[in-house]
Amino acid sequence: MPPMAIEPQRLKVAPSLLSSDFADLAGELRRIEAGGADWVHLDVMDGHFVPNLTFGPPVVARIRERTRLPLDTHLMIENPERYIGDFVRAGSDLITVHAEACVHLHRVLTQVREAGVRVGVALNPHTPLSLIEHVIDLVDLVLLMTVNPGFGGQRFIPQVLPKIAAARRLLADRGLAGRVELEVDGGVAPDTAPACVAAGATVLVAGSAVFGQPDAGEAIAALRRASAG
Ligand SMILES: O=C(CO)[C@H](O)[C@H](O)COP(=O)(O)O
Ligand SMILES: [Fe+2]
Repeated sequence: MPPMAIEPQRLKVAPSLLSSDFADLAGELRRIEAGGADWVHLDVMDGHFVPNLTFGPPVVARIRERTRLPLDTHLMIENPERYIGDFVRAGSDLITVHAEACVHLHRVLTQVREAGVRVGVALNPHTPLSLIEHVIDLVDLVLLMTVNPGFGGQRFIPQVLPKIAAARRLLADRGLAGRVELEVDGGVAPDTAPACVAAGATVLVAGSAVFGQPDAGEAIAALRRASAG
C-alpha cells in the first residue's frame, strides 16, 4: 500500500469505529467506505491512560484486511513505545500517541517515524499546546482532543477552540501548515465542526455523529456541508 497521503489543504472526515457495531466491523467499514470516509479512526484504550478498554493489534490487523482506507490509530495507552511495532505490523498507516503518556516524547515520535508510518501527537483538552512546541516539526499530525478521552458520545468542549487556532498559528509560523494535519476528536458533529474548521482543523474525527445515523454517507456529507460555509 502507498504511504498515506497527508494533504492539509483538503478537509478530511475520519469516522471513529468506537461508536460502530463491533460485532459487524466488516459491514461498518463498507458503510463508511461507500459513504465517502477519508480515513478510519481507531481508538485504542488500555484502561490505565483512560478509564475504558477497546481493542489492540489483532483487531487492527483484521480491519486492515477489510478496507483500503488509511488507518488512523489513536493510542490512548500508557507506555505506547512497547506496542508501536505491533501496530505497524497490524497495518496502521498513522500512529498518534498522547504527549501526556510519554515521558520521552521525542524518542517515541522518532520511533514511530523510523518504523515507517506517519506519526501524530495528541493533547488532552486541558494540556497546553506548549508541551509539543519543541517536537511539532517531527510530526505529520497534531490531534487536539475536544472531549476528555475514553468514551464516544460526549459533549464537545468549546474551550479547546482557541487552542485549535493557536495550533494553526504555530504550524504557520514554523512553515508546517502545508504538511501537518490538524485533527479534532470528540463531540464533532454538524453543529460543532464548523467552528473547528474555522479555527484551522483539517481532519474531523466523528464517531456517534456518523455511526449513530442510519445513513453514514449522508452523515459524512452533512459534516462536510456544515464545514464548507
Ligand atoms: O478518541 C475518542 C474518545 O476518546 C473518540 O475518537 C471520540 O470520542 C469519537 O467519538 P464521538 O465523535 O462520539 O465523540
Ligand atoms: Fe480518537
